[in-house]
Amino acid sequence: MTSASDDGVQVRVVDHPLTRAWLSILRDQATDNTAFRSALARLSQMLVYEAFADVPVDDVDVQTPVAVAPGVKVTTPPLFVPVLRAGLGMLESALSVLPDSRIGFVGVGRDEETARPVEYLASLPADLTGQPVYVLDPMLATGGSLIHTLDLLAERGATDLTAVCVVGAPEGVAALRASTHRLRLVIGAVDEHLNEDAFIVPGLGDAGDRQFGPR
Ligand SMILES: O=P(O)(O)OC[C@H]1O[C@H](OP(=O)(O)OP(=O)(O)O)[C@H](O)[C@@H]1O
Ligand SMILES: O=c1cc[nH]c(=O)[nH]1
Ligand SMILES: [Mg+2]
Repeated sequence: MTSASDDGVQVRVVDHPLTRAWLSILRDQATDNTAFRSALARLSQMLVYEAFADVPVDDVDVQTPVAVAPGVKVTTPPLFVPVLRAGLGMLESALSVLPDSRIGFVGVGRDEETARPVEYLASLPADLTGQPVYVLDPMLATGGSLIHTLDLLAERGATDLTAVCVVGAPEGVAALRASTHRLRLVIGAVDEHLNEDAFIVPGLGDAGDRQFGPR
């Protein structure tokens, strides 16, 4: 399902039996750290693949052992930006789909009292003019961390923005729509709501802790 709207946020929920099956493993509280990382990697590969469904390509001729075949290559390799920590678990999958990409890093952790993002790392190219950017973060809860990341990217001139997430809350999608950013959001599921601790319900818990342990 894809929804475009005047606010400039285009949401694509990737709903496929295999994405639902991997997401079910992520949601299961019995899934341990190792199995969680593995399932996140496999689901991320599918989501990233979908995120590139409309990527611009150039025509190229390819010499096969038999004849010349028409082929394509991606016009501008992307910059992937995993949002630490949890987004790190999506990076290898993204690179497996597009190995000649660039990588930037943003580190934000939510303040446990306020749920507001606290930045501890921004390692990004200074000029992102003309550079397609794909932000990787499994969770979109209040939207604060993603909007903070989009702010950093926009300050550097990025306008071609895509976020790839695993699970979101309607509140996070609404916050994106209320922001000034124009972007595509490719996501595995949009759940019911946030609870009083700003966790996604039913969600999958803390995606960072479930990969790496408590911070
Ligand atoms: O939409 P929001 O309300 O901002 O919440 C989403 C953020 O929360 C999680 O990170 P967290 O702060 O838990 O850091 P971690 O990845 O280091 O665990 C998640 O990976 C997002 O970055
Ligand atoms: O449900 C949530 C909300 C924020 N961050 C997470 O990892 N999970
Ligand atoms: Mg976390």
